Amino acid sequence: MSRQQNNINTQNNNMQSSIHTQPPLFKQVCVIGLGLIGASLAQAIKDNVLSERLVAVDRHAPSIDEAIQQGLLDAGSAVLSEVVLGSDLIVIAVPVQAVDAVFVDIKTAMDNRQLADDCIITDVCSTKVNIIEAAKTVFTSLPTGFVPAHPIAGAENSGYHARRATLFANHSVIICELPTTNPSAINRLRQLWEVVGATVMSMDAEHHDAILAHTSHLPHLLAFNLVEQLASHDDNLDMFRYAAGGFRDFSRIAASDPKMWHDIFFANHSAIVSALDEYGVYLQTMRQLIIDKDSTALMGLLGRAQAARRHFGHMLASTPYTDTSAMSASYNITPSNTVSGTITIPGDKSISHRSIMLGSLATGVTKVTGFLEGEDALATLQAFRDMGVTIEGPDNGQLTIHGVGMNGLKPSKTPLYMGNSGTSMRLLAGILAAQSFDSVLTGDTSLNKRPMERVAAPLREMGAVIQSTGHSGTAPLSIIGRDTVGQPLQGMEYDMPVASAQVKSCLLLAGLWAEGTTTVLQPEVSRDHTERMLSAFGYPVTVDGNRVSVEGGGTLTGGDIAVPADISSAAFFMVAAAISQGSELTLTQVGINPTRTGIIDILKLMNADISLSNETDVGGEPVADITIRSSNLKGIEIPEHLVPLAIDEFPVLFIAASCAEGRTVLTGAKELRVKESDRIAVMAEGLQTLGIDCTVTEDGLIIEGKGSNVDINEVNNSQPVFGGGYITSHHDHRIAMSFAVASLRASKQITIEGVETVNTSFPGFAELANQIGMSIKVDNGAA
Ligand SMILES: O=C(O)C1=C[C@@H](OP(=O)(O)O)[C@@H](O)[C@H](O)C1
Ligand SMILES: C=C(OP(=O)(O)O)C(=O)O
Repeated sequence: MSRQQNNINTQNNNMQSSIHTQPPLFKQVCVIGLGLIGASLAQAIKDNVLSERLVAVDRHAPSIDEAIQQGLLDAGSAVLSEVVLGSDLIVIAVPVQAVDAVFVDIKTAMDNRQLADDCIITDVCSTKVNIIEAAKTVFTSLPTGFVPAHPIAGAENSGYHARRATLFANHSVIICELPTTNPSAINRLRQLWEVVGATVMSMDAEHHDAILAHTSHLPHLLAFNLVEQLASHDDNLDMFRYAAGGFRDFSRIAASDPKMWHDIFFANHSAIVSALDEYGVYLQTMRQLIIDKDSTALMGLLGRAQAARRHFGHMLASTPYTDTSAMSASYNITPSNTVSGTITIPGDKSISHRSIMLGSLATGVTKVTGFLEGEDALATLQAFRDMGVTIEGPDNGQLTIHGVGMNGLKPSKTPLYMGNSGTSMRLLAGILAAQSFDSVLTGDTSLNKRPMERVAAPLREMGAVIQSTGHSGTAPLSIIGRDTVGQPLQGMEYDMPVASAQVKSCLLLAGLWAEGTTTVLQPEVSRDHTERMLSAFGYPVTVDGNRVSVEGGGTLTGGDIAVPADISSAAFFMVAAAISQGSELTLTQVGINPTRTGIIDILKLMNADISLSNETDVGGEPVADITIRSSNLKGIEIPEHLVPLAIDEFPVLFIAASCAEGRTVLTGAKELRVKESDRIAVMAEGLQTLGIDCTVTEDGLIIEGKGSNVDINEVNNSQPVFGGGYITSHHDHRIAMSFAVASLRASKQITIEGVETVNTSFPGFAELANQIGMSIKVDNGAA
């Protein structure tokens, strides 16, 4: 053992402690096993200066030698007792079935005093129950520093050379908190994992093993099995030679370490066998569907699986339905002067949401065209799929919804994830409050901060049992089903404190199942798509000025819905044409429902040149082509009754106001503070960055316009009103798009950060903007 003797204390640790003001978390960390996980953790500890000394134990002497030579380790050995003393953290990173022997070595090397003396013993194994059992057998009583853990990270490459300090970044580490463990040991270990980039969560050992059996052990087993199956064919060479990408993807993990997986399969045998049995049942079902040529059922199964795969990915990441690699996307915009052309804007978001909801609850089939394939509407779509509704598409804006009737929804197996979408969450709260089953509604970080008591409180008055379980009247929403409550909702008359179409729609939708009449009184008119679509589906709605009522107990009949272009999305291009020199833009077949046309009214009051043509009615909603040309805008006091009719358009109206001559004053718009961001504060911040003088008030904004009264179309008179700069959108889609429009009157480049949420309402915005003459470069910020 002379080599190991030599290895002890042979290397000075080149610590970079000068860059850290805090002392390292540990005095000495001892990593047992320099495989991929052990070596990666050692490297991460070294790189992050988390320990004064780092030692390791591994039977493979060359790895120890190399690690010492490379300065990773201060010492190492094949014999644990030669290096472990003095460690305040021992990390066991050996195959599961070797852990017992390591426990014995630790017990032999360290006396009880050393073990009790602040030493944390942890592991990185993929099974937990057997590790805890092994520890109980070896140590008479479990050491207080024993913290079983499992970093859910790995790669098919194994061994010391495959190590990466970043292996754990953005991965989860599960810690099993035992009643015997000292809380400070848990905290210190948690800190270590967080510093190396992991997210730590607690779980009990049995639950951990059952979950991992399904999510990790079963897939590995299947991958090994499929490769074995193909390899045993006589024509296996051809099989592998012509193997398609699917085989490559599926079998990737079969390149993992066989010894490790052998141990795991035995260590977690009962959970794995039950996961495998369940898998067998599903496999048989699919086999039978193919034998029976049951196309509908097979499509249903494949569609559900495809959607669930996407959904769970986002749900786990708690992000909107954007590609998560694009989470730090930005726009780099070069100023341009003019826009022109004839374009089609994507479908209306509000109507798209409602088409899914009412189509699902109707009897018969509903065919939708022009559906907005933006993340918000897709969140609604996914929620109804989760509740058992078969929805084909979206395919180029087309959907076929196989309605399940008023009482046909089924409980979702998981919380319903609403992403970034307030409309989805609030309207669904009304529908779910009336269902027989319990539900949970959750959303992304932004949505989980928005007020939900505005719907929960009136729903409670109708007899709903609903709780906003977030910090302050916010989501997640927990809803108890009527089967448990024992009686249906009761109709009521509700005097709404805010003019919110979401609150109104939530209550009217709940009212469809309530006993008696549900009446909502709105302080101002708000968008009436719910009322219109209910009528189109044959459900009587009584509208008397600002009073809207439904009787419970009716039914909906499916039909065709043509979703018009979204006037809220069109607004960006309307302002773009209005503020820029020599512009003329036509936006085709935009919805001009009078409860949405506040943007047209306000721009006209500001002297904009807007005309409508080809006015028709599509499925109960009026539409028209909108043409807008550049004009000299002037500042105005925005009439308060127009606020709910242009509620989503104010961010871009603030851009118009900045280009107008004179002051624009907005009041009565407190609601803007509780959208995807505080749109008053965030817009003011951005405007000030770009050199606009504006004053934030409690319920609005005062903007000093920088336009002049000289014809905008005269050369030299289309002066820039904005400077350039760096804008943060606070991940609010409408803020991002509004500042993009500002580039038409900017003197320098504008960079807008956090634009990935544009996909919630306006997929393809940048491409369309570039098509009409703007110059937006999208940086997806993918790592
Ligand atoms: O009902 C709807 O589809 C919507 C209503 C509005 O919200 P409020 O009801 O909160 O005003 C609007 O801001 C939102 O984008 C869509
Ligand atoms: C406020 C908006 O949507 P929601 O409330 O559905 O998130 C919006 O699209 O501007």
